[in-house]
Amino acid sequence: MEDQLGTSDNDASTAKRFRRICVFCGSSSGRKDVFTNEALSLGRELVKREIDLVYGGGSIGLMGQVAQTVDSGGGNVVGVIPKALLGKEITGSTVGELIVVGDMHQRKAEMARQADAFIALPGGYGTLEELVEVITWNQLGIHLKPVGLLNVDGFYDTLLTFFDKQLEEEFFDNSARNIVMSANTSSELLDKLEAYTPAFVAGPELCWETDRRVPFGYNAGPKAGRSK
Ligand SMILES: C/C(=C\CNc1ncnc2c1ncn2[C@@H]1O[C@H](COP(=O)(O)O)[C@@H](O)[C@H]1O)CO
Repeated sequence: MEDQLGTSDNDASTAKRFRRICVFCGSSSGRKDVFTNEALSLGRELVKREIDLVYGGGSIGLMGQVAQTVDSGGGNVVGVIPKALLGKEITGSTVGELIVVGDMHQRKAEMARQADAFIALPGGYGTLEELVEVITWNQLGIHLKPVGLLNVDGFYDTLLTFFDKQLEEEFFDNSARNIVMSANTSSELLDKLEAYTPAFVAGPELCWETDRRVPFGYNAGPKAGRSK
């Protein structure tokens, strides 16, 4: 069953929780081999669990490594890239299906629509921007999908500490802090994401694509809303 935005209804009663996961990660590979190793490991884990990949469409950095691993393992890969970045983020051939969109916002909206959950590997400003945007979309009730940080070699320790500081200083509550999960390994993180239950009660929420007030994502009832 699909909701009004075409998002699959992956509720907890289905055998497989996630059909497709969106991975945000660096267009560079970073300084340490461990970043690449964990990108490859995530790709293998997605293949093992028969979860498809949606990502930014680039062939470079950790982005390219995750995509190539999923593709070579027989998984389905969808890349979403703005036309203006084709020359910058794709060198040589790409894998899977490539959707070319008009701008960055369309890219993020399309990736979010296609995915049942989000994972951020290490990366730069772009990765951080994409990550925080999907967290805030969940907070606003635009989607109900879990967000996970793959905390490779403590890469996200300081960001997680900052999120805790924001909670402590009461800029958001526990339900908002709990949107973001983290783990040191792909396997552990996927297990946590699969166990995630959004804290929702009745009440309308936002939709940024239309004037509808219905969030998209699994477990999304027509009157779902965030609890306090
Ligand atoms: C909405 C607009 C800009 C917001 N910035 C970005 N939005 C989406 N994706 C972005 C943005 N900036 C960079 N990226 C992509 O992130 C990927 C990883 O980048 P990193 O810096 O190496 O972590 C890469 O694909 C970037 O294209 C403008 O309207």
